Amino acid sequence: MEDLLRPFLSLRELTTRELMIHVVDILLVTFLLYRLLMLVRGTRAWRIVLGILGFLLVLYIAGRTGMSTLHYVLEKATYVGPAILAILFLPELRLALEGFGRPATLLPRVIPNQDELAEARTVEELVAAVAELAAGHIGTLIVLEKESPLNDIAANGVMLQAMVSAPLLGSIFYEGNPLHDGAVIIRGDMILAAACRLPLSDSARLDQSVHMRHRAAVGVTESYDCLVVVVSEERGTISVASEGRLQRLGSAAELRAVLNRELRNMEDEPPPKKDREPRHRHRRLRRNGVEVKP
Ligand SMILES: Nc1ncnc2c1ncn2[C@@H]1O[C@H](COP(=O)(O)OP(=O)(O)OP(=O)(O)O)[C@@H](O)[C@H]1O
Repeated sequence: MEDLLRPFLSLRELTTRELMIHVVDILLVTFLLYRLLMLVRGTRAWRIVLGILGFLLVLYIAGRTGMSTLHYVLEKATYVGPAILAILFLPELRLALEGFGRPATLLPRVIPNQDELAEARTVEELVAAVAELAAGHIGTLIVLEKESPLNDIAANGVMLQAMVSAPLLGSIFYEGNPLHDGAVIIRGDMILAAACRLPLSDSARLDQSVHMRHRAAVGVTESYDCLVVVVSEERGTISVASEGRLQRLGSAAELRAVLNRELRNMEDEPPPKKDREPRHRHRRLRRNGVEVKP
């Protein structure tokens, strides 16, 4: 018991200044770990983190139980570990370093800066485009990049690097456009690429009536941290996919709320009642856990 309490008892011997330094030290490490976890949450990197924890656990058990061969091999593997991790986490490391280069992104927002104004404009352009595409029953698939870069997916389509705008999105998905087949990838306020092929979901939770476009929307969110907006060609409905789940929205106003929440961490006013679908309908569609028919 005394052993357990010793570190705490030794705190009494510290001066106020030393104590403050320890507190700041702990807060900074906590903050860095939090940022790191937020960065990898919902991405493939999350699985790598779990893999590392599993590896460390086996290494520890091998050491404690005297399994010397296993312990020797695992210990040698730890020497090359940092290099392997740097390669595996390259995209996430780049994002983290970019974040540190822009300290404003780490602090709470008070006054909207240029980035926030651009985000707000992008949301409005997206909402306007999707509303129009849905009204015209034009099949649409828009992937909005979040924490994990979608370079490999963008690479299988046609690179555009154009500012997001409602007319441009409308013309991409217009049936006569050679780029209308496939998905558009959006990074920040740029349309990175169009006509991209997405991985299809084979989730058993999806209803049989969920077709390829919506399966592709769900599929990409199973492997990457992103948000997908889909318009059904057949029904003209708007849905969003996130973290392997599909949710049908009642209106473009609901889409605005979702985009503001997911991309800008902003809670919108709930849409006016007339814009919402009757509750019983949502309940029916959401049976068996979210999987809403698109
Ligand atoms: N893996 C994929 N990646 C990207 N886009 C895809 C993928 N699979 C299908 N699509 C897009 O979906 C279109 C066809 O989808 P689908 O067969 O579901 O049509 P639909 O029945 O009209 O669907 P919906 O009514 O849901 O729009 C394709 O033309 C293509 O643009």
